[in-house]
Amino acid sequence: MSAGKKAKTANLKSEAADKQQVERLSSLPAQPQPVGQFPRIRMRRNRADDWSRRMVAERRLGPQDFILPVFVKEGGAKREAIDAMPGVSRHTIPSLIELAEQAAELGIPALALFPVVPRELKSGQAEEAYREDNLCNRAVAALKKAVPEIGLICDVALDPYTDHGHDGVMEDGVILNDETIDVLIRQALGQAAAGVDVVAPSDMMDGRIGRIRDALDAAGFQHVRIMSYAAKYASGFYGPFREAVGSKSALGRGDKRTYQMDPANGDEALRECALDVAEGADMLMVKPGLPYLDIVHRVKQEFKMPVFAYQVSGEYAMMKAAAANGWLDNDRVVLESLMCFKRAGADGVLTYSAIEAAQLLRS
Ligand SMILES: NCc1[nH]cc(CCC(=O)O)c1CC(=O)O
Ligand SMILES: [Mg+2]
Repeated sequence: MSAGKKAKTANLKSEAADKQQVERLSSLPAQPQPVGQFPRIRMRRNRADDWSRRMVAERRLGPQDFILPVFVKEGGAKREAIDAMPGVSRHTIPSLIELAEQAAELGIPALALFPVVPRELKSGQAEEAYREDNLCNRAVAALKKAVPEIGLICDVALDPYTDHGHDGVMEDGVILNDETIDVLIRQALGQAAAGVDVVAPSDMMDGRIGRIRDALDAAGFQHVRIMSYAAKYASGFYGPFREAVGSKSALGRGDKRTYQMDPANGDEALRECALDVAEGADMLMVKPGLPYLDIVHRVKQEFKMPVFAYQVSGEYAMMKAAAANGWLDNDRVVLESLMCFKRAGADGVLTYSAIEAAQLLRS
């Protein structure tokens, strides 16, 4: 027998032996499985060690997931604390630049800017919203110059500028839709001229995305992106923000339920988003955040485009108040809540915890 033939025979023999062994094993009676005990599949195996938890984690949180909302005021005292938002301040432009440098250094991609407008500049028609040299536009220009590597997002809405605190112009108690959009366009053009990267209409007027897009394009601002507050709910969770920008006392009677959404509605959020997508929004936002994660999830599933969520002032205040009482572990709930946004499908979160979260993730 040649060497080649021998080897072939040996192979055949061992294959037969393997087959026999398999048959023997599979004819053994199945091991008795005590019902409800000693499960063969143990989900805890993958959780047993830090390395293996990291290995199977479905997502990772990083500073690139955060957008930091900031408040800017006129000069005077360097910065002012906000009672209901411990750790958050109203900044002057110079102190805001320091904060922007810190955020950029931590890897946070963008700031969302909110001006605190002096009462005497507020009016029925919100003219201050589009004054070329207003606080918001000056802050944008200064930030762009000092920290060009961080993205800047500006709210487009009239509430900081109206004497009644509503997001639009009002007549006989009614917020006028189309007349408001005329003012929003001028506001957005002013922000674009100052150098803003993203305009974020947060007013909830119908049709404003398309009209703002057209106006930006006609004026040569094709590169300015639109992040639409597409599904924005009439929420009690905005309370501390209204204190921070001083639109709360101005709002006095009335609420925003004739333009912001009813918390009972989910399907309606998809219609709102579909309209804004059709009108040219580059990014969508859902607001508030944690109580509306179902909406975040549905919007991401439906539109497959960048979706952001806003963990609003009241959500921040709840966590900080409980932590201050020793009832919650601040660092854990901050990171856990932000991870939950990602799990729901958000591409990023506007959060007042952006700096602390980025620092926690670094350490
Ligand atoms: N259009 C204004 C605006 N833009 C962002 C917030 C709230 C943000 C927060 O609560 O953190 C609000 C308040 C409101 O609609 O009354
Ligand atoms: Mg809409």
